Amino acid sequence: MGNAADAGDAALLKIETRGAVLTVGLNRPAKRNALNDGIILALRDCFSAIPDDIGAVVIHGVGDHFSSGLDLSELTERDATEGLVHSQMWHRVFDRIQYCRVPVIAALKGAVIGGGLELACAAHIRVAEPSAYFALPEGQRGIFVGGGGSVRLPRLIGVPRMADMMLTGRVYSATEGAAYGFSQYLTEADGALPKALELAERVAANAPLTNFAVLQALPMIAEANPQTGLLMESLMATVAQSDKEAKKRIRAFLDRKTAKVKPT
Ligand SMILES: COc1cc(/C=C/C(=O)SCCNC(=O)CCNC(=O)[C@H](O)C(C)(C)COP(=O)(O)OP(=O)(O)OC[C@H]2O[C@@H](n3cnc4c(N)ncnc43)[C@H](O)[C@@H]2OP(=O)(O)O)ccc1O
Repeated sequence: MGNAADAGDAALLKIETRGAVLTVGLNRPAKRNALNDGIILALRDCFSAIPDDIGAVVIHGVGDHFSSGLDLSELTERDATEGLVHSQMWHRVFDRIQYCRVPVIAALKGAVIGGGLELACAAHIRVAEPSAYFALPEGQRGIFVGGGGSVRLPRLIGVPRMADMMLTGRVYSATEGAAYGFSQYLTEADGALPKALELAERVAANAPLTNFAVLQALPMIAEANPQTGLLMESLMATVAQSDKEAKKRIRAFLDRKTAKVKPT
């Protein structure tokens, strides 16, 4: 990969602000949004500088696909040492997405393949439309996942299904992706981006401390032993409910100034 100090190619992302929501479009449609060094470094730059007034991010693909994965043309000359550096750079960039200050929602359509699937795994919510399909063709290419997929994806779909994807390279449909716990939402045709934006507006309106707790504490609590997890939960709950934002929101409900919980 280019030097880690290199700047990413900003043109490879289409970044827009819609109120409190930042939309980040992978912008190499002619190459089906294949992830080259320029786009990975641009993602790093983008997720290193989320403006303070942004409350959620939607990541999507410009054109008909989310991403066709690693740009294979960059792999042909790479030796093992370069491969290790490259994979660890991807890990750092995808970690930056997973540990982002605000929720990240992936809107998925068309190809969600290899490294593109690994990128989607780093988001907190995945919304897919019927055109989306998921595959890990690394086996067919003689390689192994290198963008954190072997850590994140089995936690979503389980090791046996992950092993099936990696060994067979079979294409999983959008319906399967939702049924197996990869995507939390399955929309109608062309519905992924609108639904992702709707969800982003909704989560951006949460108290910042609630989102912080869900993004930073929940994954650790869920993986901790039960005693540690319960202690962490109590501490997080105490901090959140002591915050003036929580007091304000609870008062608003008790004074009937805010909406009731109702089915959508
Ligand atoms: C970081 O460390 C790592 C990372 C990884 C990650 C590994 C992977 O991601 S493996 C998966 C690699 N991806 C693929 O094998 C998919 C290949 N693409 C396709 O199968 C198809 O292009 C398609 C996505 C199904 C779309 O088909 P279609 O709409 O018909 O478009 P095409 O005509 O095929 O393509 C148009 C154009 O785009 C080029 N292109 C598409 N995908 C890629 C790609 N992944 N890399 C490079 N280029 C791509 C295609 O060649 C065409 O180019 P033209 O110049 O001919 O127009 C592993 C290990 C690590 O350490």
